[in-house]
Amino acid sequence: MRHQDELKRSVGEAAVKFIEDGMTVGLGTGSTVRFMVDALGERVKSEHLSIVGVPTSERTREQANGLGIPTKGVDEVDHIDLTIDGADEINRAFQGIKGGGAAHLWEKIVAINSDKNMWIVDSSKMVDELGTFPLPLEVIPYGSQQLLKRLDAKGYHPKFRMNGDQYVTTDSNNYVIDLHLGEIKEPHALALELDQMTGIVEHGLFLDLVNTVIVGREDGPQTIQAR
Ligand SMILES: O=C(CO)[C@H](O)[C@H](O)COP(=O)(O)O
Repeated sequence: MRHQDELKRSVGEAAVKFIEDGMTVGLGTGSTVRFMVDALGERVKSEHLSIVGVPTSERTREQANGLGIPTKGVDEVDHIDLTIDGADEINRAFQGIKGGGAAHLWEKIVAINSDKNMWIVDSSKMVDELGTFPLPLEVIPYGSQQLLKRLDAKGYHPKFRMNGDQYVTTDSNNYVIDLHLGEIKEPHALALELDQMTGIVEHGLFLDLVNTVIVGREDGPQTIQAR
């Protein structure tokens, strides 16, 4: 296993220790979360844990169900105790960029409906300033070429996310535009601006949402209380 994958596995295994019998747990998306869901599947099997998972993507739902973890949609539960998700970048104020896996719309819906949010990352995701990682936008296909032009005019260096010559589509059948910003000096101001642009369903800035971050480091997982 690659070294970075070892770190991802270590934080995935550390995170499932926070899950208690009877909980409703939001299950994020991505390669780090994959390790967490594997470890959760082990616990469900060996400890007969009674939990319900709320997946943030079809990929995660399929993995969880394959491991015997029961799942429900976000509208089928009355609350979510804890959501465990990955992130693409986290700055010193614990603001994050998500959406590298094109799942940030469902991830944000699950996150804002959760009592607590935990992010699990390898140490490469911890940054001084957000923006080196391209900022994902989930956009409605109708009018998206015009939206791209408007974003370009603002100097945001937008690019459709492609898979060969096909547009990448989300679980809600939308497109993804990535903004190549280089740096994001004022995340809240940018979030507000993007929230107000017609055609953008959701952006990947996750601000003031996370409570706990587990960082995979050489000497073991480090758990940080963000707020
Ligand atoms: O936001 C996400 C998916 O939309 C992921 O959580 C994020 O991209 C991190 O993924 P990985 O653990 O594979 O690095």
